[in-house]
Amino acid sequence: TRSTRPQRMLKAVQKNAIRGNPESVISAIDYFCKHSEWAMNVGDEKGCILDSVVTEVDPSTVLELGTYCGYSTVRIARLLSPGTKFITVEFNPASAEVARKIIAYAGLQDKVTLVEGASGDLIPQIKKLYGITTFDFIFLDHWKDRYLPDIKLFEEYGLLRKGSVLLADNVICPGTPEYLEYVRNSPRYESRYYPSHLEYTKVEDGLEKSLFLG
Ligand SMILES: O=C(NCCCCc1cc2cnccc2s1)c1cc(-c2ccc(F)cc2)cc(O)c1O
Ligand SMILES: [Mg+2]
Repeated sequence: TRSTRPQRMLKAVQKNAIRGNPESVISAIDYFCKHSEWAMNVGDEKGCILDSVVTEVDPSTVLELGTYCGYSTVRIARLLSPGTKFITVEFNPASAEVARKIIAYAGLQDKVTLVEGASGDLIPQIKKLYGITTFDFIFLDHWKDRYLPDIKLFEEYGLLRKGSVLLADNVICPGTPEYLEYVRNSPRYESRYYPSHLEYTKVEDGLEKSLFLG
């Protein structure tokens, strides 16, 4: 049967990247998406903003919702200090399978715990399952209508601490209006918008960074 886009992306990584070299894996995926097939990775432009926020926070605990093929997972994991706990969650088993291979090709498999499941089911169990108390950094890149209910779950289950940073992809395209309204109007968050573009296009998009104030 016909291969899937994630499988073709994996082939491009295996063909064009150097095993154990995260930068070459990132470049190979960006090249594939610019010259062969668009795919919903955070991309190079928003990826640089992601890099700068991760570097600034230098987190000890990280959660990513929306692994997809592992592009942002590799971008984040390559910047983390040794001993950082990094959990990434993917709903689609086929995507998760490709992501495991791309993360391993980059040599970062020991830095990442990839979990398959839906955020709403997983968030209430994270403390028990993974021995996490709070997350220093959370990257939201999953179902856009889950950003708001899930940030409320983070609050409800005590997964945020004073100073936790949440970074949300796609707040313009496809858009997360209810989430934006919440973090921009809640006295418990300090939010800032980073204008950019939808990955590999000229369409307006951006990232919203929100600092939890406790
Ligand atoms: O849907 C997007 N990402 C989410 C995939 C949902 C899978 C998961 C659900 C789930 C639930 N719980 C835990 C983990 C997970 S992973 C997405 C879409 C576009 C896009 C697509 C077409 C278009 F014309 C313009 C933009 C761009 C993006 O950057 C995206 O991120
Ligand atoms: Mg996205």
